[in-house]
Amino acid sequence: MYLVTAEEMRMLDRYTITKGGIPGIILMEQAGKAVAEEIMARQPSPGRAVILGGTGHNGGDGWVAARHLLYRGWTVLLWRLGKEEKIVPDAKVFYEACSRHVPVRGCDSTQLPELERDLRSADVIVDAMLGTGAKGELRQTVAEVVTLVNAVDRARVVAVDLPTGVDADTGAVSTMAVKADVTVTFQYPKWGHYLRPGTDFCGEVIVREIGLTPPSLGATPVPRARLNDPELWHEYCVRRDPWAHKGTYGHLLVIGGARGMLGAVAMAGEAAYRMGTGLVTLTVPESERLALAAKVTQAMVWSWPGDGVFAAGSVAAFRETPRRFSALAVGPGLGRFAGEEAWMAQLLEQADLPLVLDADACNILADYSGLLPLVRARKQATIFTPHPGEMARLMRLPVKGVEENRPLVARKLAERLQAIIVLKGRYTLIAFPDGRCLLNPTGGPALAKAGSGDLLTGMIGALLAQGVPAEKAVPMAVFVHGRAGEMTGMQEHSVMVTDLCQAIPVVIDQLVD
Ligand SMILES: NC(=O)C1=CN([C@@H]2O[C@H](COP(=O)(O)OP(=O)(O)OC[C@H]3O[C@@H](n4cnc5c(N)ncnc54)[C@H](OP(=O)(O)O)[C@@H]3O)[C@@H](O)[C@H]2O)[C@H](O)CC1
Ligand SMILES: [K+]
Repeated sequence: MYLVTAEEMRMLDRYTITKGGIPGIILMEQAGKAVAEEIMARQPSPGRAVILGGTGHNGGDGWVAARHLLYRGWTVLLWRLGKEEKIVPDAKVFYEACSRHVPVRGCDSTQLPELERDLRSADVIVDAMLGTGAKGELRQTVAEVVTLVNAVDRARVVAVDLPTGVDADTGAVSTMAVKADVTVTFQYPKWGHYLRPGTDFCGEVIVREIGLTPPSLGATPVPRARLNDPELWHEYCVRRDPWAHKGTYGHLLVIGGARGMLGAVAMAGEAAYRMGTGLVTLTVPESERLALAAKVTQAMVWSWPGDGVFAAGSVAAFRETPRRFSALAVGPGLGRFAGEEAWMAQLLEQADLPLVLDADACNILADYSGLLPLVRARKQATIFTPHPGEMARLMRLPVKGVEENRPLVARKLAERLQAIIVLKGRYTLIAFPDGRCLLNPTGGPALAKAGSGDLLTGMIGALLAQGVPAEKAVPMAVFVHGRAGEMTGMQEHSVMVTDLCQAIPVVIDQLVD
């Protein structure tokens, strides 16, 4: 499913009307009817609904919803924000249809006490004040009405398309926003439904089709972003070949594990096996070899010179003792060490394999800009998996600057490095060098624990090692990782990363045909 900006939505709407031959009023009817249906699905017996309608098309959807509720026996109390003469033509049709049965009151500051009484008596409040056409800070009356709506406890608040006050593209809330229980949006979700703080105001987001011409039938623009959906990579969720042997499913090399951080490589290795890799080798500094060998059972251990951390030049082992790997993951518990710049440069030049860079591998690249051309020059896929702090270092921005502009910064870095960027977070973003972007809907608070990133690194590496192309491997691993987090359900407080690892097979089993 596409994820769109307000402008993309407007253009697809335009395309449907002008080239697809569907009058806008039909789209509005579908949108408003969907809102009414969602309300009635949650409250089947007729109740009392307050409809707050603006003068734009969002308001139009609200008047349509009001009409359908009215026909089904609901008591509807209609309030208009803005002057009647400003109502847009399509919305005017439904506004007038409603006014034939029920009076519509115009809301100005003098009427707020009366509106407040209506709101307090309502079962449902429909916020159809502003949608994708909102610009800048809320004007005073709208802001006052938002405050009143948010003070009501009893009613279910249903936002039409977006809660008033939430920016469709950035999720920004400039002054305040309606706190909705449900948001019914149309055709495609908007970025603002998934970006903070807007996402916290949406409640449950329901996406309803309204009959826009799809890009597959020529509608333009083709949105650049999508939700990460299994249909994008499902062809790689297949049963294993009965004649397979351990060499059939690739060999992943994981490099990391400085003293005190062996758990990170061990977890990445375990996750890689859980994701189906045939062989996993873990490489740690020589001083840590025995400790790691005692800790892991399945993975092979290979050590490079180093006491506590890798020694400068230790990466030479990679060329001097060639082994056949099919993918490389660098970073889990890697730490920082003397000679790291040259070490990383050598690795980037020599590792002609799909490569995942996580944790301190990202930090090393952030600190030595001279390494970046080596990343760009790579022939095989490069994947960075930064959390917002690592992303901030890579982009030389404060963390706030990253978090407030997640899609923008992820895309910029992907383009700059010609790499796939996995910007971790509640909704992890995957940005590709060509500007495409995926937002991952799975996940949850269980993943907010040390080790969860190591798991993801191992999972991505695992699929790369099996020969899954990077543009499929990354979204598949991110999705499965998130779903594994969801599967721990009510144990989100106490879940251990090993539990997440154990949930991987269950998730895979559900995905495999
Ligand atoms: N496929 C579609 O896109 C469909 C969308 N529908 C619905 O339409 C809205 C978008 O409608 P639009 O008319 O473009 O915009 P809005 O209704 O969201 O907002 C415009 C009105 O809001 C006023 N406004 C703007 N900014 C503010 C503000 N900061 N404070 C107060 N008021 C504001 C603006 O006033 P002006 O004086 O500037 O004109 C307008 O009155 C979309 O979200 C969907 O719900 C269709 O119905 C179905 C197809
Ligand atoms: K709205």
